Amino acid sequence: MVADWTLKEVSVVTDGPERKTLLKNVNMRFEPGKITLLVGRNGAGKSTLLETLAGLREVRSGEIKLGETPLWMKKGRLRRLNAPVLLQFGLSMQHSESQWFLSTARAELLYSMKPYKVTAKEAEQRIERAMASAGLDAELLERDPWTLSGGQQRRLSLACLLACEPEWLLLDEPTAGLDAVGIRSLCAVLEAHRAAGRGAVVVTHDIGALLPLADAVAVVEDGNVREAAPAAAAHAHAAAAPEALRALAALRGAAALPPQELAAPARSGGAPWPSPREAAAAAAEQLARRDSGRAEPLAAAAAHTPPAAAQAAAAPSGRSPRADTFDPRALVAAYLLLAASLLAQRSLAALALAACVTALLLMPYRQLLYRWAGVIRAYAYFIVIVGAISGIRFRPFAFEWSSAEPTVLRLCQLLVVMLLGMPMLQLVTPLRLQRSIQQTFGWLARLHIPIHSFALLVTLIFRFIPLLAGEWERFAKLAHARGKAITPQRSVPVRMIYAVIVPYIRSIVRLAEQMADALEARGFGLARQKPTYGFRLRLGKPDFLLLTVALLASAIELIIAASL
Ligand SMILES: Nc1ncnc2c1ncn2[C@@H]1O[C@H](COP(=O)(O)OP(=O)(O)OP(=O)(O)O)[C@@H](O)[C@H]1O
Repeated sequence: MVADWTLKEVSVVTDGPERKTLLKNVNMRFEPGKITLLVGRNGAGKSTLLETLAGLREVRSGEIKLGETPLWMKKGRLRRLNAPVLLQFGLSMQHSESQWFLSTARAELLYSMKPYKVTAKEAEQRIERAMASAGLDAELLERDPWTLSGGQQRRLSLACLLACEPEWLLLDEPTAGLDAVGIRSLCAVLEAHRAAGRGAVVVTHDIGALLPLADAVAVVEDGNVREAAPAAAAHAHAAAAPEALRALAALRGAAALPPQELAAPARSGGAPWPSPREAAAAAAEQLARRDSGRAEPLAAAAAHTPPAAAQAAAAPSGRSPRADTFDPRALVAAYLLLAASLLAQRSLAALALAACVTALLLMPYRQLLYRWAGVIRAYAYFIVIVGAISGIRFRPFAFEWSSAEPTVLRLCQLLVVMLLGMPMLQLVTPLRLQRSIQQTFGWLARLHIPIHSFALLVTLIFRFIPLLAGEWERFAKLAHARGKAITPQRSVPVRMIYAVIVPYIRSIVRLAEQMADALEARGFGLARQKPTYGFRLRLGKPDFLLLTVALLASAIELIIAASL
C-alpha cells in the first residue's frame, strides 16, 4: 500500500555564515491517490520544499516521514537518508532537460533504473512503456539526449521517472517547455498514476493546465505553507491564479487600474482575478495612457515584487561587504604588499605573528572566507601529511622536525597568502577587474600588445569560477536524485564521481560555447574595434585607507621577519 508523506515542523536553512531560513516550521501531509499542486510566487520556496521532501536539502529541525519510516536516519553524528524511502519516489527537478549523464537516451533510462535492480528483460519492457507514456518515439532511444529538442528532453526526463515506476512523483515545473500535446500526455500520466492509487506533488505556475486535474493545492509563501486546501477551494486564492493574471490582480491592488475596473464584476464563488480579455483591455488602456505619466505604477505593479523581497532589494545589504567598495587596483596593490611580507618570514613563529597581523586586517571580511572552509581544511590536511612525510628518516627510523620545518613553513606561507587572496575574489566584480586592467595597461595596445583580449580573458576566468561551482552543485544534486544516494547532498559519493565528472565537463564546455557565442554576438573579437567603456574607475577614500593600512601591516610584518 502506498504511504503518505508527512512533514512535521520542518525547517531548512542555508549552509554558510548567513544561515538564511528557506523553510519555516512547515507542517504538511500529502496523501496517496491524490495530486497536490504547490503554487506561489517566484522565490516563495516551492522547489526548496520539493527538494526537502526528496532529501536533497538537509532539514535543520522537524521530521519527514513516508508512512511510519523517517526520511533521515541518525547514526552517531552522521545523518543518512533512508534508502527504502528513496526508492519510493522519483524526482524531476527544475530544468530537468539538462540532466544527462550518458550518451544515449536508452543508457539514461537504464541509469535511472539502476538503483531498482530490475532484470534486463523487465528493464526493456519498462523502457518501452515509459517512452510510450511520455509520447516519445522508440527511434529516439539511440540518440544522444543532448541532441534532442528541449521538449523531447523534458519528455525523456519524465520517461526516466516513469521507467522506475515510483509510488510518488515529485515534479518541479513539469509543463515548462512542453507543447500542448506534451502537456496532455503529462496530464494523462498523472491521471493514470493517481488511478493506480499513487501520489504526486507538483510545483507549477501552469495553473491553467494542472488545476483541473489537481485534488489539492498548497500555497507556499515566504518559506511556509500558507494554505493547503482541496483544489476546488483553491480557485478563490490569488496565488493559484495564472502568473499573468496575478500581475493584473496586483495592478488592481496598487490602484493602477481605472476605478471602474477596480470594482471587479461580481464573481460569485469564482476566482478574484480578471479574465484574460479583461487583462488585455486593462493593459492596452495603461499603454495608451503611458504619455500622461501614469506608466510607472503599471510597471511597478506588473513586476509584482513581493513586498519583503522588494524591501530586501531596496535596503543596503549591511552584512555582506559590497563588491564595488574598492578599486581593484588598490586591492591588488594591498594584496601584493601583504603577500610579499608574509613570504619574507623565515620561521614558523614569525609567520604565525605576521599571520595574526593579517588576520586582524581580514576581520571585517571573515564571512567571505566561510565558503572556502572545505578547501582550507583540505589544504591543512595536505600540510600535515606532506610535513609528516618530509620529516621521516629511515636509518634509524625517526621523525626529524628540522627536516620537516622548511617544507611546513613554505606550505603554511602559501596557505596564508591564499587566505589573503580568497576574500578578494568576492570584493571585485569581473567587469571592474576588466576595466581596471584596461585603464592601467590600455596604453600597451598602441604597441600591438593584445591587452584588451587579456583583460577579457581574466574577466572570463573570474566569471567562470562561480559558474563551475554552481554547475558542480547542480550535478551533485542530480547524481543524488537519480542514483538514490543516501549521503547528505553536499558530497558526491565516490561511486558516482565517474558518472558525474564527464557530463559535468561536457556541461561546462557547453556553457563556455554559449558564452563565446554571446561575446561574438556583442562584437568581441572584431578586429580594430575601439571598445566603448561604460564607466571609469577612480581611486577614492576607501582605497587610500586600504593602502595605508596595508602599508602599516606590511611594515610591522617586515620588522617581525627581521627580528625573529
Ligand atoms: N543555496 C541557497 N542559498 C541562498 N538562498 C537560497 C538557496 N537556495 C534557495 N535560496 C532562496 O530560497 C528562496 C526559495 O527558492 P525556491 O527555488 O525554492 O523558490 P521557488 O518558489 O521554487 O521559485 P520559482 O517559482 O522562481 O522557481 C529564494 O529566495 C532563493 O533565492
